[in-house]
Amino acid sequence: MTQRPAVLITGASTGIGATYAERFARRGHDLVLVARNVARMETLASRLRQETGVAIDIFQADLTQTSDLARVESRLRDDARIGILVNNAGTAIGGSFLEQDVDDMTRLVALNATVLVRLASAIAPRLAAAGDGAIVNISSVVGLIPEFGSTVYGATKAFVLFLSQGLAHELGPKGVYVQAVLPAATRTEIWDHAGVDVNTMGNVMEVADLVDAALVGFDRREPVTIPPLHDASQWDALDGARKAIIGSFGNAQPAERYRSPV
Ligand SMILES: NC(=O)C1=CN([C@@H]2O[C@H](COP(=O)(O)OP(=O)(O)OC[C@H]3O[C@@H](n4cnc5c(N)ncnc54)[C@H](OP(=O)(O)O)[C@@H]3O)[C@@H](O)[C@H]2O)C=CC1
Ligand SMILES: CC(=O)[C@H](N)C(=O)O
Repeated sequence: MTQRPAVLITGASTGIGATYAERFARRGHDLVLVARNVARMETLASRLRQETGVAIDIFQADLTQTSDLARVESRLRDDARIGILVNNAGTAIGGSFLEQDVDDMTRLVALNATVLVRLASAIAPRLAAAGDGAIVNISSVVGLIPEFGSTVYGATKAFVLFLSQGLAHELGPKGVYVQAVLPAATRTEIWDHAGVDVNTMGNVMEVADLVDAALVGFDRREPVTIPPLHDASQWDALDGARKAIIGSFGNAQPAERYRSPV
């Protein structure tokens, strides 16, 4: 039997990351769980070890700390058993742009965007050389909705979508599958961090449903998986319109409408 690759999951102590851990363990993959809260990861790991028999390493790291992040990058570079990276760790902050503290925004961008780049960069050369493996990046439909009023969070998620599409373009031909997952509101603790009582919201997806759907997209090797979007042709139309505009940018002269003031 082919040995299944180990999966490194960031933000695996709770929520979407913990559910990915459960699902990959049940599929027979060994795991490396990364987050700050060791007690939670230990509880999850001991249950999953017992129920599934897979090997699970706990890797305590605050991904906003350079030295911790560097240790995770080294693990991804050096541990040839890891063939799948789930770039899931992320958070949200409450308030409007005018209310948010710029240092909080900076930390948000670091965790939700920069960390994903660094971890993908750590594992990608090894996967490309092997001609195999996968990188799953958790974005959000908020990255498509500037009108949502969650500007910096949404910008990080738009970044993650672009990053994933770009990486799929670059790494796909080398045998590396890259998936962007765009959940909408899902019942996890992130809403507490955003200062929102999730119980007051409608249309909230349960985390198990979200991850199971995301894994259907993963198994189909979809580049972009949007579990809450029922009419897939809407995404195809949006992405198709984006692709259609590309050929219209190559002009040395500004457009006629900008050639006279006002
Ligand atoms: N829930 C939702 O409605 C949606 C969520 N998403 C995205 O899904 C991803 C997972 O979120 P979700 O499960 O909802 O959120 P949770 O708040 O439930 O979980 C976040 C996870 O990230 C970890 N984490 C947070 N900060 C750090 C840090 N500095 N270093 C390391 N790990 C950290 C947390 O662990 P610990 O505290 O132990 O470090 C936890 O395991 C995020 O990227 C989020 O943006 C996207 C769309 C919708
Ligand atoms: C806090 C949020 O906005 C949520 N995680 C989302 O991405 O929908």
